[in-house]
Amino acid sequence: MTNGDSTGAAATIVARGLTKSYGRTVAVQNVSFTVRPGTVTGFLGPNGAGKSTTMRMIIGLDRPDAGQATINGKSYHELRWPLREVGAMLEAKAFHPGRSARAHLGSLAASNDIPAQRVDEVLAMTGLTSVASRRAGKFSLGMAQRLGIAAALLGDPGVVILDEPVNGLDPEGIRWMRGLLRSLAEQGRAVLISSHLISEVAMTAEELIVIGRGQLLAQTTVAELSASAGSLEEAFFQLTDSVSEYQGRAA
Ligand SMILES: Nc1ncnc2c1ncn2[C@@H]1O[C@H](COP(=O)(O)OP(=O)(O)OP(=O)(O)O)[C@@H](O)[C@H]1O
Repeated sequence: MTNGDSTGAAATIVARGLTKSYGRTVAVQNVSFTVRPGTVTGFLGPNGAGKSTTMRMIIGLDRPDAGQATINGKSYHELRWPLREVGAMLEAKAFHPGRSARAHLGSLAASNDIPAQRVDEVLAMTGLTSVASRRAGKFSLGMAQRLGIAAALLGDPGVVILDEPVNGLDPEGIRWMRGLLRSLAEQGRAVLISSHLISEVAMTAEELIVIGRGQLLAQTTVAELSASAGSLEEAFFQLTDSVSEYQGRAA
């Protein structure tokens, strides 16, 4: 990390009592956790557990009904240059389809006072240099995913939040993503990645936050969780069994 605001204080995400309902659906209920710098933290839960809603509240896309989320001690809306403190990818295809990858990143850089040369750096980091002039709307899901990551890293942020980052990637892409996540943490960043697959998260994360039906079930480590049952998968199922949205019925 080279720039400004996040280098002095350790970059962290802190959620305190986050709560959000949509109509009668309680999506997130009184969820508190901390994501520390220098770690990859896996945010795990079955479908519909509230992972995306929590992430949206952290980056100011949804307003909590109660509670608060802060990034480096401030709410998202208080950050002077948000992209330079927190990079997020919540939806892979969050760009104008008619624009090239370079133009998309260039306009994000310009509006966040980020030097234009950083665009080429993130294009190279994400392996998109050779397709940078192509219209992003023609990108495959894997390429769109890489463009989303490039945008998230544009401001060299101390905090990185990625919703289902390996979704849609081929095996080579998955391996690349694992390496990238590890190197981001090694550089001292706080990295939060969501998934509903414990096996995937265990490949990169050491810390785990587990939620189900909107409630925090555990903040633990991969090592602790796997020690609590015969296998990591078994431990995860035991934690989430009572809160899975779709439970198979025994015949
Ligand atoms: N905009 C919305 N309007 C109404 N209900 C919503 C909205 N967003 C989420 N929900 C509901 O809130 C609950 C939590 O959804 P959320 O998308 O946060 O879960 P998730 O853990 O990210 O799930 P998945 O792994 O399936 O993406 C679900 O019951 C969902 O249907």
